[in-house]
Order: sequence, then C-alpha cells, then structure tokens
Amino acid sequence: MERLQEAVAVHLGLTSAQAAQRPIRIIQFGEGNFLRAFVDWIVQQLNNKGLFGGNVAVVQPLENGRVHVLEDQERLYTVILEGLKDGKPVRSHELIDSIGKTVDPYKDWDGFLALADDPDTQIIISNTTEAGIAVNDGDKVTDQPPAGYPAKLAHLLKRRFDRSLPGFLIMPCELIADNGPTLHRALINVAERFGWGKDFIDWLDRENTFVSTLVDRIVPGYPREDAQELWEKLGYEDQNMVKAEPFLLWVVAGDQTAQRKVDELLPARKAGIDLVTCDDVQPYRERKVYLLNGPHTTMAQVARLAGFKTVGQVMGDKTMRSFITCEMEEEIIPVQTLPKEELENFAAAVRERFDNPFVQHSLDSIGLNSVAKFVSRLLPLVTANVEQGRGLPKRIVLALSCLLWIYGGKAGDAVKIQDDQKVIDAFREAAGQEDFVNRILSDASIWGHDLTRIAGLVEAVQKNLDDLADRGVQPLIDRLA
Ligand SMILES: NC(=O)c1ccc[n+]([C@@H]2O[C@H](COP(=O)([O-])OP(=O)(O)OC[C@H]3O[C@@H](n4cnc5c(N)ncnc54)[C@H](O)[C@@H]3O)[C@@H](O)[C@H]2O)c1
Ligand SMILES: O=P(O)(O)OC[C@@H](O)[C@@H](O)[C@H](O)[C@H](O)CO
Repeated sequence: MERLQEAVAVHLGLTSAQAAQRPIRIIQFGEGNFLRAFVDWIVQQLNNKGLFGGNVAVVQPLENGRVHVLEDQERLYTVILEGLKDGKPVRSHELIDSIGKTVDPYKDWDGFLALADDPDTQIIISNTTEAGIAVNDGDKVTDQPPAGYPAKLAHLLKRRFDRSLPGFLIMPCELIADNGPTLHRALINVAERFGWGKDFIDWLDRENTFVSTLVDRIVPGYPREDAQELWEKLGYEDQNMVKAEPFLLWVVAGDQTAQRKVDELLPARKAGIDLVTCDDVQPYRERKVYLLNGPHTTMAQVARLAGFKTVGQVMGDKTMRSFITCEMEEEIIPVQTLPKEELENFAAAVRERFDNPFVQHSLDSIGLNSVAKFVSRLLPLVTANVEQGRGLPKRIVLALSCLLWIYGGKAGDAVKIQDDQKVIDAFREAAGQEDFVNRILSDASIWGHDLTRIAGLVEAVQKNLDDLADRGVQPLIDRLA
C-alpha cells in the first residue's frame, strides 16, 4: 500500500495541487494530535466551504518533535471522527490539506523568523501543553532558538514590529486559566529581559489582540489498534492519522472588538463550527476542566489501580460508572457557579462522550503528568468542598490516595508512571518513610500548597493507604459507588 503523499491524494481525488498554494494565514505553535484534530480540522472545514482560503504554518516548539514526520507525508494526514451523537453512531474521515508549511526553528531559525514577514498571516495559535506558557530563566536574546515558547514567539513578534507590520490575533489553546493574559504577560517579561524597550512593548499591547480560549474535543490520537484496517479503508498508508470524537467546542473570550476580530478573521461559525465568543471564559473552563478532565484524572488513578485500561472500559463497568457519576454529582457540581441544571446536562453529555464505543482512550495517556493534572483539575475541588462546609470529597480523596500509592511505588509495574523527573524524585525520596503521607502532602513544590493544612486530609489519605494495603482498591470503590 502506498504511503500518503500529495500525488496519491490527488490521484484519489482527495486534494488538488492548489491546496498547498493557499496563503499562510495562521502560525501554529505545536504539531501535536490535538491541534491537528481541532484547529487544523476547523481550518479545513472553512477552506472546504470557501470561507478562509488560507493555510497554517506549523512550528515545532521543542527540539525533539514531529514536524519531520508530517513532512514525510507532504503535510497531509487524515482525521477520523467517531462517536455517538444523540445515541447514534457518527463515523467519518477526512483528508486535511490545510497545513501549508512546517518549520523546525532548531534547524531553520531564519525560516522561522521569516514567518513574521508575510502580511497575509494574521493569527497565532498555540497548544504547548499546560507547561508551555512559562518564561524560561535560561533563555538569552542571542539563543537561536531560545528553549521556551514565549521567547520564541517574542522573537517572531519583534521581527514583525521591526518590519512595521500590523500585529496578530493571538489565540492560545493551552488548558490553563486566563491563557491570553498569561501569554501576554510572559511576552512582556521576555521583552524586558531581552532589553527590547518600551516602543516594542507598546506595539505588543496596542497592535496585537490577545484572547483567552477554552478548547474541548477528546482526541485520543493515532489509532494504533485499528491502523491497518483504517488504511485498507482509506486506500493509503497514513502514519499521521488522528482519531477524535465528533464533539467540538471552542470558547473564545475577549472584549467586543476582540470578538468581532475573531469572527472576521476566523469565520468558524459561518461554517457551522461550535465556536462561542464571550467576555469571560472562566465558567466554561471550570465546567469543562472539573467535569471532564477531573473525572479523567480520577480514572487514571483509581481505575488504573483496579486494572482498567481505557475510559470506555470504566464506563462499561456498572460500579466504576456509578463511582464516576457520584463524583460528578456529589463532589463537583455542588461547588460550581453555573446553574445546577446546566451542569447536570453537561455532565450527562460528558458521560455519553466517555461512552464512545469507537475510541479507545487510554488511561495511561490520560495518566501522563498525573500530579500536575491533579493540582489543576481536582485539588481546587477539594478546597472548594472544604471551604463550602461540605467536608472532604471522598472520591477525589481516594484518587489522591491512589496517586500516592502509585507514585510511592506500591503498584509496581502494573501502572505506568510518566511525570516530571523532579516529581518522581520527590516521591522516591519520601517513599518508605514512616511519615510518607505527611512528607509528601506537605511538599508545596509539588502541590503549590502545603496540603497537610487541609483539615483531616492526612488522616483520610493514610486510612485509604492502609485499606489499600489490606484489601486492595475494589472494596474502596464499591463503598463509594
Ligand atoms: N488530546 C486531547 O484530547 C486534548 C483535548 C483538549 C486539550 N488537549 C490539550 O492539548 C495539549 C496537547 O495534547 P496533544 O494530544 O496534542 O499531545 P501531543 O503529545 O500530541 O502534543 C504535544 C505538543 O505540545 C508541545 N509541547 C509539549 N511540552 C511543551 C513545552 N514544555 N513547551 C512547548 N511545547 C511543548 C509538543 O511539542 C507538541 O507539539 C495537552 O496539554 C492537552 O491538555 C488535549
Ligand atoms: O490531554 P491531557 O493529557 O492534558 O488530558 C487528558 C484528557 O483529560 C484530555 O485530553 C481531554 O480528553 C480533553 O481535554 C477533552 O477536551
């Protein structure tokens, strides 16, 4: 079977040689699965409907990246959408031909900077994970490239400023609170460190529009299990295909001028895409991060310990399903600000998305960087429950206990640990000590706070760890389901 290339796709009538010639309208930092199944898929819908007439230049943010793999297929790949909509199966696949350029700044710094010179390019999008929008202390103005994403972007913007060109609409998609203002501040910080002066910072503030965004689409990535079968169906070998659910939501927040700019430059709504503009992304963010990512993070601890491998398996098990439903209803919804009914409808829709029978969403992949995910997706719920007088949320506390059990080395090879080396080392040092729970929970470098200050938490976690040692996780799940 032939590997996907432009000639193969043209022969199959899936693209035309002109597609690669569209002007570059977007610079995208990140070549990962999510952006390719979300932003690039959206751009494809706009191009298909004649609403955009532009392509994306994908920049690789890290030295070890995958743009060369995209180049091996002349930037073409397939997005496979599979899931349930109103209980009915929806399955489709589509060739994406809207990535017009790929740039690895570690190999082609000048090519990277030159992206700033094209006046047709008006939008910057990024998803560099929750770790990416951080100023790297070691970055120097002479580094080509500097390691951090904000410093790379700052260089690109400086070049734009030096060319006296208009600024960009800047749409970060990282799953952190206030991603727009956070990126804006990081850029100012870099500009000050690099000694670029007031004129540049004034231009940055005046000529560029920063919006905060919240993205939602479950993208498990490359469908390893059924790749061969899919290639047979597609008629070509595609090493870069991405599987995702059909559901998609993009919430974009800014003032009225920013909202108008989004509609003008990226007319996604006209293409029937669920893009919502508003002045505050926070309620949407909380709803999604706590009711979708939160239970995912719980599953990655509790259900992995019970032997489950995928989200679908968890939802197919009566007890685990009930455990997750109770977590949503009793420990997450009551401490949210949006109306209860809206939250309940959202939670029910999330459960239907988790039920997706066509997508094997691996708990190991969700378990990547579990500690940081616990801090951003579940810890605020522990605090909110306690502060609102509801007591410790037992299921979330069990997730924390299972995390300590796994990271403390008690699950052995049965559960994969993939995390920041500093986090792994901190757990390794504390493991085996008599006061393990106290030591680890008091480490503010891990959790951002000293968790031993949360009344009753050390005792509750210790009790769970004792029960895990005595009887395993299942009786604990049964009790809370
Ligand atoms: N996969 C999903 O279902 C999904 C859905 C919504 C949001 N997200 C978010 O998108 C992000 C990426 O997910 P993915 O599935 O594309 O993963 P991926 O592993 O396919 O891609 C990760 C991307 O992030 C970049 N990156 C990683 N660490 C970085 C750092 N420190 N600085 C700069 N760039 C860095 C990589 O270069 C790569 O481009 C995750 O943080 C995730 O929370 C994922
Ligand atoms: O992508 P991660 O690894 O940050 O988190 C795992 C999942 O919770 C996440 O990918 C969700 O599927 C996604 O956020 C849905 O929009």
